[in-house]
Amino acid sequence: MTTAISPDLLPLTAEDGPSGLSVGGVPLAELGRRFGTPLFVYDEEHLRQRCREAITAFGPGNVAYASKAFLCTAMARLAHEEGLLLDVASGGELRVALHAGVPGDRIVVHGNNKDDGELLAAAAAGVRHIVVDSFDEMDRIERLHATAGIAPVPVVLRVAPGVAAGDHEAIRTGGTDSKFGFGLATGDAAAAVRRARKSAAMVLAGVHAHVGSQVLDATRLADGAAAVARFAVGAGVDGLTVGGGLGVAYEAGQTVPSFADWATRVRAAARDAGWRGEITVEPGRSVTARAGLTLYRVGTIKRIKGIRTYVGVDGGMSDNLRPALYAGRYEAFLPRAPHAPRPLRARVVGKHCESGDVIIDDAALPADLRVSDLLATPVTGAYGYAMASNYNKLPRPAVVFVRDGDARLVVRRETWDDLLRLDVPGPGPGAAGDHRADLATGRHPATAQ
Ligand SMILES: Cc1ncc(COP(=O)(O)O)c(C=O)c1O
Ligand SMILES: N[C@@H](CCCC[NH3+])C(=O)O
Repeated sequence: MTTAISPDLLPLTAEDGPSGLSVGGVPLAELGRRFGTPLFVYDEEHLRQRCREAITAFGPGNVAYASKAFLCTAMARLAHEEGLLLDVASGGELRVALHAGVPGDRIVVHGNNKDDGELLAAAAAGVRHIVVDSFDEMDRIERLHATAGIAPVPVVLRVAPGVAAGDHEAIRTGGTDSKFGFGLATGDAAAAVRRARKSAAMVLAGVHAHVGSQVLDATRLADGAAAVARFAVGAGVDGLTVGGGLGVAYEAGQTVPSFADWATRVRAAARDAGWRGEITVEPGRSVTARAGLTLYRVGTIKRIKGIRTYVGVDGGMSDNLRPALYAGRYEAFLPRAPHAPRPLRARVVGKHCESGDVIIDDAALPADLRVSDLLATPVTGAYGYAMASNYNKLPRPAVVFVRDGDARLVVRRETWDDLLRLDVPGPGPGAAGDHRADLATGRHPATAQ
Protein backbone atom coordinates (compact mmCIF):
# COMPACT_ATOMS: atom_id res chain seq x y z
CA MET A 1 0.00 0.00 0.00
CA THR A 2 1.55 3.28 -1.07
CA THR A 3 -1.40 5.56 -0.49
CA ALA A 4 -1.65 8.21 2.21
CA ILE A 5 -3.25 7.40 5.54
CA SER A 6 -7.03 7.07 5.20
CA PRO A 7 -9.10 9.81 6.87
CA ASP A 8 -11.37 6.97 8.07
CA LEU A 9 -8.70 6.01 10.59
CA LEU A 10 -8.25 9.52 11.98
CA PRO A 11 -10.17 11.33 14.71
CA LEU A 12 -13.11 13.35 13.40
CA THR A 13 -11.55 16.80 13.86
CA ALA A 14 -8.26 15.83 12.17
CA GLU A 15 -7.28 18.54 9.71
CA ASP A 16 -4.30 19.30 7.55
CA GLY A 17 -2.64 22.70 7.83
CA PRO A 18 0.68 24.52 7.46
CA SER A 19 2.04 22.76 10.58
CA GLY A 20 0.93 19.34 9.40
CA LEU A 21 -1.97 17.39 10.87
CA SER A 22 -3.87 18.89 13.75
CA VAL A 23 -6.52 17.30 15.95
CA GLY A 24 -8.96 19.36 18.00
CA GLY A 25 -7.38 22.40 16.41
CA VAL A 26 -3.91 21.66 17.82
CA PRO A 27 -1.05 20.57 15.54
CA LEU A 28 0.24 17.13 16.53
CA ALA A 29 3.80 18.46 16.11
CA GLU A 30 3.10 21.03 18.82
CA LEU A 31 1.65 18.36 21.13
CA GLY A 32 4.74 16.21 20.68
CA ARG A 33 7.02 19.13 21.55
CA ARG A 34 4.96 20.35 24.48
CA PHE A 35 4.06 17.07 26.19
CA GLY A 36 6.83 14.79 24.98
CA THR A 37 6.48 11.32 23.51
CA PRO A 38 5.11 8.70 23.58
CA LEU A 39 1.84 10.57 23.99
CA PHE A 40 -1.80 9.51 23.81
CA VAL A 41 -3.89 12.22 22.14
CA TYR A 42 -7.70 12.10 22.32
CA ASP A 43 -10.08 14.16 20.22
CA GLU A 44 -12.62 15.21 22.85
CA GLU A 45 -15.24 16.14 20.27
CA HIS A 46 -14.93 12.70 18.72
CA LEU A 47 -15.36 10.99 22.10
CA ARG A 48 -18.45 13.05 22.84
CA GLN A 49 -19.91 12.44 19.41
CA ARG A 50 -19.52 8.67 19.79
CA CYS A 51 -21.27 8.80 23.16
CA ARG A 52 -24.15 10.72 21.57
CA GLU A 53 -24.39 8.36 18.61
CA ALA A 54 -24.62 5.40 20.98
CA ILE A 55 -27.39 7.05 22.97
CA THR A 56 -29.26 7.99 19.81
CA ALA A 57 -29.07 4.38 18.65
CA PHE A 58 -30.04 2.63 21.88
CA GLY A 59 -31.87 5.29 23.90
CA PRO A 60 -31.03 7.28 27.02
CA GLY A 61 -30.21 5.08 29.99
CA ASN A 62 -29.41 2.10 27.75
CA VAL A 63 -25.69 2.66 27.15
CA ALA A 64 -22.96 1.91 29.66
CA TYR A 65 -19.43 2.87 28.68
CA ALA A 66 -17.15 -0.15 29.25
CA SER A 67 -14.45 1.77 31.06
CA LYS A 68 -11.86 -1.00 30.71
CA ALA A 69 -11.20 0.32 27.17
CA PHE A 70 -9.81 3.58 28.54
CA LEU A 71 -10.35 5.03 31.98
CA CYS A 72 -9.10 8.06 33.84
CA THR A 73 -10.96 10.71 35.79
CA ALA A 74 -11.50 12.89 32.72
CA MET A 75 -12.87 10.01 30.65
CA ALA A 76 -15.25 8.88 33.39
CA ARG A 77 -16.54 12.46 33.70
CA LEU A 78 -16.94 12.84 29.96
CA ALA A 79 -18.95 9.63 29.63
CA HIS A 80 -21.11 10.63 32.60
CA GLU A 81 -21.67 14.15 31.26
CA GLU A 82 -22.80 12.65 27.97
CA GLY A 83 -25.40 10.58 29.77
CA LEU A 84 -23.73 7.16 29.64
CA LEU A 85 -23.71 4.76 32.55
CA LEU A 86 -20.29 3.44 33.54
CA ASP A 87 -19.40 -0.25 33.39
CA VAL A 88 -16.55 -1.03 35.76
CA ALA A 89 -14.84 -4.42 35.95
CA SER A 90 -12.88 -4.14 39.20
CA GLY A 91 -12.71 -2.30 42.50
CA GLY A 92 -10.01 -0.09 40.97
CA GLU A 93 -12.21 0.98 38.07
CA LEU A 94 -15.02 1.61 40.57
CA ARG A 95 -12.68 3.78 42.61
CA VAL A 96 -11.81 5.94 39.59
CA ALA A 97 -15.47 6.28 38.54
CA LEU A 98 -16.52 7.39 42.03
CA HIS A 99 -13.53 9.73 42.26
CA ALA A 100 -14.68 11.32 39.00
CA GLY A 101 -18.03 12.07 40.63
CA VAL A 102 -20.09 9.44 38.83
CA PRO A 103 -22.99 8.61 41.17
CA GLY A 104 -23.23 4.98 42.31
CA ASP A 105 -26.60 4.49 40.66
CA ARG A 106 -24.98 5.26 37.27
CA ILE A 107 -22.42 2.47 37.70
CA VAL A 108 -22.69 -1.25 36.91
CA VAL A 109 -20.12 -3.64 38.33
CA HIS A 110 -18.61 -6.55 36.42
CA GLY A 111 -15.94 -9.15 37.19
CA ASN A 112 -15.69 -12.92 37.08
CA ASN A 113 -14.02 -13.11 40.50
CA LYS A 114 -15.03 -10.18 42.66
CA ASP A 115 -13.64 -10.34 46.16
CA ASP A 116 -15.34 -9.28 49.39
CA GLY A 117 -13.72 -5.84 49.26
CA GLU A 118 -15.03 -5.19 45.76
CA LEU A 119 -18.52 -6.37 46.62
CA LEU A 120 -18.60 -4.28 49.79
CA ALA A 121 -17.37 -1.20 47.90
CA ALA A 122 -20.07 -1.72 45.26
CA ALA A 123 -22.77 -2.10 47.90
CA ALA A 124 -21.53 0.95 49.81
CA ALA A 125 -21.59 3.02 46.61
CA GLY A 126 -25.19 1.97 45.94
CA VAL A 127 -24.38 0.83 42.42
CA ARG A 128 -27.13 0.37 39.87
CA HIS A 129 -26.49 -3.36 39.81
CA ILE A 130 -23.82 -5.99 40.19
CA VAL A 131 -23.40 -8.33 37.24
CA VAL A 132 -23.12 -11.67 39.03
CA ASP A 133 -20.89 -14.17 37.29
CA SER A 134 -20.86 -17.35 39.40
CA PHE A 135 -22.50 -19.35 42.19
CA ASP A 136 -19.46 -18.61 44.38
CA GLU A 137 -20.17 -14.91 43.97
CA MET A 138 -23.77 -15.55 45.05
CA ASP A 139 -22.43 -17.34 48.16
CA ARG A 140 -20.26 -14.31 48.87
CA ILE A 141 -23.09 -11.78 48.44
CA GLU A 142 -25.31 -13.87 50.75
CA ARG A 143 -22.58 -14.12 53.38
CA LEU A 144 -21.94 -10.36 53.24
CA HIS A 145 -25.68 -9.74 53.52
CA ALA A 146 -25.84 -11.97 56.60
CA THR A 147 -22.61 -10.88 58.30
CA ALA A 148 -21.74 -7.38 57.06
CA GLY A 149 -25.34 -6.22 56.89
CA ILE A 150 -25.32 -5.14 53.23
CA ALA A 151 -28.80 -4.42 51.90
CA PRO A 152 -30.23 -6.69 49.19
CA VAL A 153 -28.36 -5.78 45.97
CA PRO A 154 -29.84 -5.52 42.50
CA VAL A 155 -28.16 -8.20 40.40
CA VAL A 156 -27.99 -8.97 36.70
CA LEU A 157 -26.89 -12.50 35.86
CA ARG A 158 -24.16 -12.93 33.28
CA VAL A 159 -24.98 -15.77 30.94
CA ALA A 160 -22.61 -17.63 28.63
CA PRO A 161 -24.89 -17.76 25.60
CA GLY A 162 -22.93 -20.32 23.61
CA VAL A 163 -22.09 -17.71 20.96
CA ALA A 164 -18.46 -16.60 20.91
CA ALA A 165 -17.19 -13.92 18.51
CA GLY A 166 -14.24 -11.56 18.11
CA ASP A 167 -11.16 -11.33 15.93
CA HIS A 168 -8.88 -13.27 18.31
CA GLU A 169 -9.36 -16.31 20.52
CA ALA A 170 -8.25 -14.37 23.62
CA ILE A 171 -11.09 -11.87 23.36
CA ARG A 172 -13.97 -14.26 22.66
CA THR A 173 -16.04 -14.65 25.77
CA GLY A 174 -19.53 -15.98 25.06
CA GLY A 175 -18.83 -19.67 24.43
CA THR A 176 -19.96 -22.38 26.82
CA ASP A 177 -16.31 -23.22 27.55
CA SER A 178 -15.60 -19.82 29.14
CA LYS A 179 -14.58 -18.49 32.52
CA PHE A 180 -17.38 -15.93 32.26
CA GLY A 181 -20.99 -16.39 33.27
CA PHE A 182 -23.58 -19.09 33.81
CA GLY A 183 -23.88 -21.48 30.89
CA LEU A 184 -27.17 -21.50 29.03
CA ALA A 185 -26.49 -24.91 27.58
CA THR A 186 -25.44 -26.41 30.90
CA GLY A 187 -28.58 -25.32 32.75
CA ASP A 188 -26.52 -23.16 35.11
CA ALA A 189 -28.20 -19.98 33.87
CA ALA A 190 -31.66 -21.30 34.73
CA ALA A 191 -30.42 -22.49 38.14
CA ALA A 192 -28.88 -19.05 38.77
CA VAL A 193 -32.21 -17.33 38.03
CA ARG A 194 -34.01 -19.65 40.47
CA ARG A 195 -31.43 -19.05 43.15
CA ALA A 196 -31.38 -15.24 42.75
CA ARG A 197 -35.17 -15.16 42.96
CA LYS A 198 -35.16 -17.12 46.23
CA SER A 199 -32.32 -15.16 47.82
CA ALA A 200 -32.96 -12.47 50.44
CA ALA A 201 -29.59 -10.92 49.52
CA MET A 202 -30.28 -10.27 45.83
CA VAL A 203 -32.94 -8.57 43.73
CA LEU A 204 -32.96 -9.98 40.21
CA ALA A 205 -32.79 -7.09 37.74
CA GLY A 206 -31.98 -8.85 34.48
CA VAL A 207 -29.68 -11.05 32.43
CA HIS A 208 -26.57 -10.19 30.47
CA ALA A 209 -24.39 -11.69 27.76
CA HIS A 210 -21.26 -10.50 25.98
CA VAL A 211 -20.07 -12.59 23.05
CA GLY A 212 -16.60 -11.05 22.69
CA SER A 213 -14.69 -8.01 21.53
CA GLN A 214 -13.61 -6.49 18.18
CA VAL A 215 -16.59 -8.12 16.45
CA LEU A 216 -16.92 -6.86 12.89
CA ASP A 217 -19.89 -9.00 11.89
CA ALA A 218 -23.13 -7.61 13.35
CA THR A 219 -24.75 -10.99 12.73
CA ARG A 220 -22.64 -12.50 15.52
CA LEU A 221 -23.68 -9.73 17.91
CA ALA A 222 -27.30 -10.38 16.92
CA ASP A 223 -26.87 -14.14 17.46
CA GLY A 224 -25.68 -13.52 21.01
CA ALA A 225 -28.54 -11.11 21.65
CA ALA A 226 -31.06 -13.63 20.30
CA ALA A 227 -29.78 -16.37 22.59
CA VAL A 228 -29.89 -14.31 25.75
CA ALA A 229 -33.20 -12.65 24.81
CA ARG A 230 -34.83 -16.06 24.29
CA PHE A 231 -33.58 -17.09 27.70
CA ALA A 232 -34.81 -13.84 29.34
CA VAL A 233 -38.26 -14.28 27.82
CA GLY A 234 -38.45 -17.93 28.91
CA ALA A 235 -37.33 -17.07 32.43
CA GLY A 236 -39.64 -14.06 32.70
CA VAL A 237 -36.77 -11.71 33.54
CA ASP A 238 -37.19 -7.95 33.06
CA GLY A 239 -33.77 -6.51 32.12
CA LEU A 240 -31.63 -7.39 29.09
CA THR A 241 -28.02 -6.36 28.46
CA VAL A 242 -26.31 -7.62 25.33
CA GLY A 243 -22.76 -6.53 26.20
CA GLY A 244 -20.29 -4.59 24.08
CA GLY A 245 -17.98 -5.92 21.43
CA LEU A 246 -18.65 -3.73 18.39
CA GLY A 247 -15.43 -3.69 16.38
CA VAL A 248 -13.52 -0.79 14.81
CA ALA A 249 -11.39 -0.40 11.68
CA TYR A 250 -7.67 -0.48 12.49
CA GLU A 251 -6.60 -0.55 8.85
CA ALA A 252 -7.94 1.15 5.73
CA GLY A 253 -10.69 -0.74 3.96
CA GLN A 254 -12.13 -2.57 6.96
CA THR A 255 -15.85 -1.99 7.16
CA VAL A 256 -17.55 -1.86 10.51
CA PRO A 257 -21.17 -1.65 11.59
CA SER A 258 -22.33 1.70 12.99
CA PHE A 259 -24.05 2.03 16.36
CA ALA A 260 -27.31 2.37 14.42
CA ASP A 261 -26.63 -0.90 12.50
CA TRP A 262 -25.78 -2.66 15.75
CA ALA A 263 -28.98 -1.40 17.41
CA THR A 264 -31.14 -2.40 14.46
CA ARG A 265 -29.70 -5.92 14.28
CA VAL A 266 -29.81 -6.55 17.99
CA ARG A 267 -33.36 -5.19 18.36
CA ALA A 268 -34.63 -7.31 15.50
CA ALA A 269 -32.98 -10.43 16.91
CA ALA A 270 -34.36 -9.80 20.40
CA ARG A 271 -37.83 -9.03 19.04
CA ASP A 272 -37.83 -12.27 17.05
CA ALA A 273 -36.98 -14.04 20.29
CA GLY A 274 -40.06 -12.51 21.91
CA TRP A 275 -38.34 -9.70 23.84
CA ARG A 276 -40.47 -6.55 24.19
CA GLY A 277 -38.43 -4.45 26.65
CA GLU A 278 -35.47 -2.10 26.49
CA ILE A 279 -32.00 -3.35 25.55
CA THR A 280 -28.84 -2.13 27.24
CA VAL A 281 -25.36 -2.25 25.69
CA GLU A 282 -21.80 -1.76 27.00
CA PRO A 283 -19.54 -0.48 24.23
CA GLY A 284 -15.91 0.25 25.08
CA ARG A 285 -13.64 0.10 22.04
CA SER A 286 -16.21 1.57 19.64
CA VAL A 287 -16.47 4.71 21.81
CA THR A 288 -12.79 5.48 22.28
CA ALA A 289 -10.58 3.66 19.74
CA ARG A 290 -10.65 6.03 16.79
CA ALA A 291 -10.80 9.13 18.99
CA GLY A 292 -7.25 8.40 20.17
CA LEU A 293 -3.85 8.17 18.54
CA THR A 294 -0.31 7.69 19.81
CA LEU A 295 2.61 9.96 19.00
CA TYR A 296 6.11 8.50 19.06
CA ARG A 297 9.52 9.90 18.20
CA VAL A 298 11.63 7.91 15.76
CA GLY A 299 15.03 7.18 17.34
CA THR A 300 16.67 4.61 15.07
CA ILE A 301 16.34 3.39 11.50
CA LYS A 302 18.15 0.13 10.78
CA ARG A 303 18.31 -1.03 7.17
CA ILE A 304 19.26 -4.69 6.74
CA LYS A 305 20.09 -5.09 3.09
CA GLY A 306 17.87 -7.60 1.34
CA ILE A 307 15.91 -8.32 4.50
CA ARG A 308 14.00 -5.38 5.98
CA THR A 309 14.08 -1.96 7.62
CA TYR A 310 13.44 -1.49 11.34
CA VAL A 311 12.09 1.80 12.61
CA GLY A 312 12.65 2.15 16.35
CA VAL A 313 10.34 4.44 18.33
CA ASP A 314 10.43 5.59 21.95
CA GLY A 315 7.56 3.42 23.24
CA GLY A 316 6.48 -0.09 22.34
CA MET A 317 4.64 -3.02 23.88
CA SER A 318 4.37 -1.11 27.16
CA ASP A 319 1.95 1.36 25.55
CA ASN A 320 0.43 -0.93 22.93
CA LEU A 321 0.30 -4.58 23.86
CA ARG A 322 -2.30 -5.49 21.26
CA PRO A 323 0.07 -6.53 18.45
CA ALA A 324 1.94 -8.89 20.79
CA LEU A 325 -1.18 -10.21 22.51
CA TYR A 326 -3.68 -10.51 19.66
CA ALA A 327 -1.61 -9.95 16.52
CA GLY A 328 -3.35 -6.57 16.39
CA ARG A 329 -2.60 -4.60 13.24
CA TYR A 330 -2.12 -0.85 12.95
CA GLU A 331 -1.08 1.76 10.41
CA ALA A 332 1.28 4.72 10.82
CA PHE A 333 1.81 8.15 9.28
CA LEU A 334 3.94 11.23 9.74
CA PRO A 335 1.96 14.17 11.14
CA ARG A 336 4.20 16.54 9.15
CA ALA A 337 3.05 14.92 5.88
CA PRO A 338 -0.33 13.23 6.37
CA HIS A 339 -1.02 13.11 2.62
CA ALA A 340 2.35 11.70 1.66
CA PRO A 341 2.38 8.41 -0.25
CA ARG A 342 3.88 5.61 1.84
CA PRO A 343 6.07 3.44 -0.41
CA LEU A 344 8.59 2.45 2.29
CA ARG A 345 7.97 -0.91 3.98
CA ALA A 346 9.34 -1.17 7.48
CA ARG A 347 8.79 -2.91 10.80
CA VAL A 348 7.96 -0.36 13.49
CA VAL A 349 9.39 -1.58 16.78
CA GLY A 350 9.57 -0.35 20.34
CA LYS A 351 12.48 -0.01 22.74
CA HIS A 352 11.86 -3.08 24.90
CA CYS A 353 14.30 -5.92 25.30
CA GLU A 354 12.58 -8.46 23.12
CA SER A 355 12.05 -9.11 19.46
CA GLY A 356 8.29 -9.46 19.94
CA ASP A 357 8.15 -5.77 20.78
CA VAL A 358 6.56 -4.89 17.46
CA ILE A 359 4.03 -2.13 16.92
CA ILE A 360 3.51 -2.65 13.19
CA ASP A 361 4.96 -5.70 11.52
CA ASP A 362 4.93 -4.37 7.96
CA ALA A 363 4.13 -0.67 7.99
CA ALA A 364 3.73 1.57 4.98
CA LEU A 365 5.68 4.80 5.53
CA PRO A 366 6.81 7.85 3.56
CA ALA A 367 10.13 7.38 1.79
CA ASP A 368 11.77 10.38 3.47
CA LEU A 369 11.18 9.10 7.01
CA ARG A 370 14.11 10.14 9.19
CA VAL A 371 15.43 9.91 12.73
CA SER A 372 13.71 12.44 15.06
CA ASP A 373 10.49 12.38 13.01
CA LEU A 374 7.23 12.36 14.93
CA LEU A 375 5.33 9.21 13.97
CA ALA A 376 1.66 8.61 14.72
CA THR A 377 -0.30 5.38 15.03
CA PRO A 378 -4.03 6.04 14.75
CA VAL A 379 -6.90 4.10 16.41
CA THR A 380 -5.04 3.48 19.66
CA GLY A 381 -7.69 5.01 21.92
CA ALA A 382 -8.94 1.66 23.27
CA TYR A 383 -6.92 -0.89 25.23
CA GLY A 384 -3.70 1.04 24.64
CA TYR A 385 -3.19 3.19 27.71
CA ALA A 386 -5.55 0.84 29.58
CA MET A 387 -3.11 -2.05 29.18
CA ALA A 388 0.06 0.02 29.50
CA SER A 389 2.82 -1.29 31.74
CA ASN A 390 6.20 -0.29 33.13
CA TYR A 391 8.01 -3.14 31.41
CA ASN A 392 11.74 -2.38 31.33
CA LYS A 393 10.83 0.41 33.75
CA LEU A 394 9.53 2.67 31.03
CA PRO A 395 7.41 5.44 32.54
CA ARG A 396 3.84 5.30 31.22
CA PRO A 397 2.99 8.04 28.68
CA ALA A 398 0.93 11.14 29.28
CA VAL A 399 -2.62 11.51 27.95
CA VAL A 400 -4.02 14.76 26.54
CA PHE A 401 -7.52 15.71 25.44
CA VAL A 402 -7.66 18.26 22.64
CA ARG A 403 -10.63 20.41 21.71
CA ASP A 404 -11.23 23.80 20.05
CA GLY A 405 -7.53 24.64 19.88
CA ASP A 406 -6.81 23.70 23.51
CA ALA A 407 -4.80 20.78 24.83
CA ARG A 408 -5.64 19.58 28.33
CA LEU A 409 -3.32 17.20 30.16
CA VAL A 410 -5.60 14.56 31.74
CA VAL A 411 -2.98 11.99 32.82
CA ARG A 412 0.55 13.17 33.44
CA ARG A 413 3.57 11.26 32.22
CA GLU A 414 5.20 9.04 34.82
CA THR A 415 8.64 10.10 35.96
CA TRP A 416 11.63 7.95 36.84
CA ASP A 417 10.84 8.74 40.49
CA ASP A 418 7.32 7.33 40.01
CA LEU A 419 9.01 4.06 39.09
CA LEU A 420 10.33 3.87 42.64
CA ARG A 421 7.21 4.92 44.50
CA LEU A 422 6.08 1.41 45.41
CA ASP A 423 9.50 0.08 46.31
CA VAL A 424 9.86 -0.56 50.03
CA PRO A 425 12.91 1.37 51.24
CA GLY A 426 15.78 -0.95 52.13
CA PRO A 427 18.63 -0.22 54.49
CA GLY A 428 20.18 2.20 52.03
CA PRO A 429 23.25 2.13 49.86
CA GLY A 430 26.27 0.62 51.49
CA ALA A 431 24.40 -0.63 54.55
CA ALA A 432 25.36 -4.11 55.61
CA GLY A 433 22.91 -6.75 56.69
CA ASP A 434 19.68 -8.34 55.62
CA HIS A 435 18.20 -6.86 52.46
CA ARG A 436 15.00 -8.86 52.57
CA ALA A 437 11.81 -6.95 53.28
CA ASP A 438 9.21 -8.80 55.31
CA LEU A 439 6.76 -9.80 52.61
CA ALA A 440 3.75 -9.88 54.94
CA THR A 441 4.18 -6.48 56.59
CA GLY A 442 6.25 -4.71 53.98
CA ARG A 443 8.73 -3.73 56.74
CA HIS A 444 12.36 -4.62 56.82
CA PRO A 445 12.91 -7.39 59.42
CA ALA A 446 15.38 -5.20 61.32
CA THR A 447 12.66 -2.58 61.92
CA ALA A 448 9.79 -5.00 62.66
CA GLN A 449 8.72 -4.92 66.31
C1 LIG B 1 -18.76 -7.75 29.87
C2 LIG B 1 -18.14 -6.82 28.90
N1 LIG B 1 -18.84 -5.76 28.50
C3 LIG B 1 -18.31 -4.88 27.62
C4 LIG B 1 -17.05 -5.06 27.11
C5 LIG B 1 -16.54 -4.03 26.16
O1 LIG B 1 -16.19 -4.57 24.99
P1 LIG B 1 -15.72 -3.70 23.75
O2 LIG B 1 -14.60 -2.84 24.18
O3 LIG B 1 -15.32 -4.74 22.81
O4 LIG B 1 -16.89 -2.91 23.32
C6 LIG B 1 -16.31 -6.17 27.47
C7 LIG B 1 -15.00 -6.47 26.87
O5 LIG B 1 -14.93 -7.20 25.89
C8 LIG B 1 -16.87 -7.07 28.41
O6 LIG B 1 -16.18 -8.14 28.82
N1 LIG C 1 -8.00 -5.95 25.67
C1 LIG C 1 -8.69 -6.44 24.52
C2 LIG C 1 -10.16 -6.44 24.64
C3 LIG C 1 -10.64 -7.05 25.89
C4 LIG C 1 -12.08 -6.87 25.95
C5 LIG C 1 -12.57 -6.79 27.34
N2 LIG C 1 -13.44 -7.86 27.67
C6 LIG C 1 -8.23 -5.74 23.25
O1 LIG C 1 -7.40 -4.92 23.27
O2 LIG C 1 -8.67 -6.01 22.19
